[in-house]
Amino acid sequence: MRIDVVTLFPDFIRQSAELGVVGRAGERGLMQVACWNPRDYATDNYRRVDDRPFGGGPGMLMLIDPLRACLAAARQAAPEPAPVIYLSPQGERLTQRKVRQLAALPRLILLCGRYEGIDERLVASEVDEELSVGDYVLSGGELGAAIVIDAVGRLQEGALHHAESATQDSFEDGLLDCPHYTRPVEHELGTVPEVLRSGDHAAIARWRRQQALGRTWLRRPDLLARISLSKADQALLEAFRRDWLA
Ligand SMILES: c1cc(-c2cnc[nH]2)ccn1
Repeated sequence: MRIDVVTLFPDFIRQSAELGVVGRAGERGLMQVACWNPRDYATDNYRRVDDRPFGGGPGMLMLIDPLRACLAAARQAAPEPAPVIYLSPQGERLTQRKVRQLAALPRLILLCGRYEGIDERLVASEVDEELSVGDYVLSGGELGAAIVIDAVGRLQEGALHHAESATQDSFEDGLLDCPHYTRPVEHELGTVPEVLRSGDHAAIARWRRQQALGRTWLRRPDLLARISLSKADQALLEAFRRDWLA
């Protein structure tokens, strides 16, 4: 997969893409991240990329032409077609389902705004979709882009040491993750649940599924409402609820 990022802060994106799983995906040729700076496409003497908003109001907006030229250069850098995704609070909320859809594409172009945003004519003409990473305002789209790069990068085939860990992550099956434990077995903070040390893999899988169902019920009932539970899941959750409410 190739991701081209239009950003005034390429170093930030490059550094975040060199870390951990995404860095490994890059080293293994599973994912390529390239940055394009609109300032390199500003044609005036001051290399301007922003200007004041018509109608007044605080802050500055990003100009059309440097972004448009920058996007054209990014597009031409590789043959594959790519959706232009603008990271913005006005966008569709990013979910693991959306991450899986994006991870299956050959290429993405991520557009990071700064200041108060981007001239709407550029958005209308060049942007295929807007994505929000949460209902809050950031200083720019770069943190959102880094989140998309990380979430999509770890789903690239071969990026993770143990393929299972991608499928067992939180949200992969619409549920929160179960709790995890490692050594020591006994600690002043508590003891590792017996079932995890039993060697009974079926019982362990059941316990983990029940914990994921129970946690989702307790912490994110909105997620639970979106999925249909099997009879076995319903029984596990009922038992969890009974224990919890006892
Ligand atoms: C994506 C982008 C943003 C954002 C971009 N510029 C200011 N905030 C906020 C949430 N998700």
